[in-house]
Amino acid sequence: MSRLVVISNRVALPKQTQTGGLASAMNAALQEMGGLWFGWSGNIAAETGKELHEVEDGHIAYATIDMSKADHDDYYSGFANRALWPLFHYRADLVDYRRDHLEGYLRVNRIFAKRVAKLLKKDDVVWVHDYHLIPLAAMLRELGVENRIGFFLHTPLPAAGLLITLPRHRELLEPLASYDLVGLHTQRDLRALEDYFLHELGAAMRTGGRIRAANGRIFRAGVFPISIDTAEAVELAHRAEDSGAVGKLKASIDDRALIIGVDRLDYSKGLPERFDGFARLLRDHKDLRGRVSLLQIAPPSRSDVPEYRSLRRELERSAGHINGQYAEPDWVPIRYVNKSFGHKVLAGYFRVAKVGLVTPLRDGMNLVAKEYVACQDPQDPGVLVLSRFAGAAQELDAALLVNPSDLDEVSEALKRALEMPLKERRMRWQSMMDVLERNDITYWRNNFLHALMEPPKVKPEIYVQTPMTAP
Ligand SMILES: O=P(O)(O)OC[C@H]1O[C@H](O[C@H]2O[C@H](CO)[C@@H](O)[C@H](O)[C@H]2O)[C@H](O)[C@@H](O)[C@@H]1O
Ligand SMILES: O=c1ccn([C@@H]2O[C@H](COP(=O)(O)OP(=O)(O)O)[C@@H](O)[C@H]2O)c(=O)[nH]1
Repeated sequence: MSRLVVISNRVALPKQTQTGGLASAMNAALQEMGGLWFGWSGNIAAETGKELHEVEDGHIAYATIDMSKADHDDYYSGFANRALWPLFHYRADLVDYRRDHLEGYLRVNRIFAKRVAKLLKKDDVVWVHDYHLIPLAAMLRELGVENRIGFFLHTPLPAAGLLITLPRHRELLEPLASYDLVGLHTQRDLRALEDYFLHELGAAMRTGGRIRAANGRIFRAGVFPISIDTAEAVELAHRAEDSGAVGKLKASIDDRALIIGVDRLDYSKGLPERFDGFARLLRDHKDLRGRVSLLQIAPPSRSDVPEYRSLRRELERSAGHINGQYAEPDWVPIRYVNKSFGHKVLAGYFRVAKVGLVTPLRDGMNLVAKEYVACQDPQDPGVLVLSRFAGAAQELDAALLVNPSDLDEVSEALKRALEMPLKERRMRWQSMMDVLERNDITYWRNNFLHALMEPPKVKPEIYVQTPMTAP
């Protein structure tokens, strides 16, 4: 059997608490099957990629490299998180494109390629992840790597009209054709990719069979909605019922209802709007004051990027303002916590909460929405209030779907969730749980890898007609 080699910027090294969906998901995906996971160590050093840190844990081997401060600033905090991240989340207003950031991005990708190429064996199947590493396959091909290489984009992909606003977008996106398979979370993302390739890059699309382009570069793209280790989440939540952390939380909320939100502190997650939506609920329903609290867990993320720092200040102000307006000596409306928790504790918190409030303005998938559902007590499940603009809304359509910018809609959905009869809660929960039991992380991984290894004969293919520019 071939070895799986996963390459991503973020790696969930053993015994580290990770607060990101990619790390959670790939950790779960590799646990059962094993393989090699290559990426950034999370550490800054004098030079990027000088040393290879190798660790083994069970049947997963980890190989990571440190990054220099300058490379980290240009590649990660710069081009990846100040140009691509906002653009891919439809925030063209926040895009801060700089040529030196792009150069740094390409430089780090080249270092990744050189390091990985040396580790690869002939039959390895390579799976590259996310917007940090778009040009990696093209660079590996230049180094003579002929293995099957797949790519998965964990963020949304915006419409072509937005993609073309990025300077040198062709140079960045055309190399996607060097992958054998590109995976996206939703049909909307796939349509955006097809549209961009067909109308901006002059590619042509065919159905059925394998088609070779004149330049020999062919790739396929498909929808593979990522998921969670559903069975493990169920088990964790069940066991957490008697844990100390959950006991403390329960005692502190007494007989009040708890609404929970868990997100990295990121502007894509719609946190200011969420606080305002909750405040609208309190404004419009006096009877709920003192009877419901919002617990918002928001570990800081990407703090080197100015927008993330200003978001933090904004949320501190907003939580303070709302609490000042509505709090009583024995009740605080918003419990705002800026630290991260392990999956065990979160599973218990999700089970205690009557409502899961997941309202990103845009999100590739949002695993928290799926985790909240999986962690519910089947006899007395809570209700998920979910943004229409999270990839998860495509599958979890039995949630109460909202537009996160419509504060009245969010407030009404919260009221409805808090008052929902048991029968309706069970029906909605079961319908979502059926999805999560069918499409769990193992299904997602196998589905993608199967498609990567054995290209289906009847799926649409995109092939690029124009010659590619080397990045
Ligand atoms: O690595 P960081 O910069 O700390 O950020 C954490 C991760 O954030 C993003 O996660 C995405 O992947 C999830 C799983 O597919 C998905 O559910 C979510 O909607 C996305 O936002 C990012 O794409 C990852 O690369 C980061 O590691
Ligand atoms: O304190 C925290 C906050 C979040 N998470 C995990 O981080 C992931 C977040 O993934 P999601 O897809 O919701 O969003 P992302 O952060 O990747 O954009 C989920 O598995 C969460 O359980 C965690 O382990 N501890």
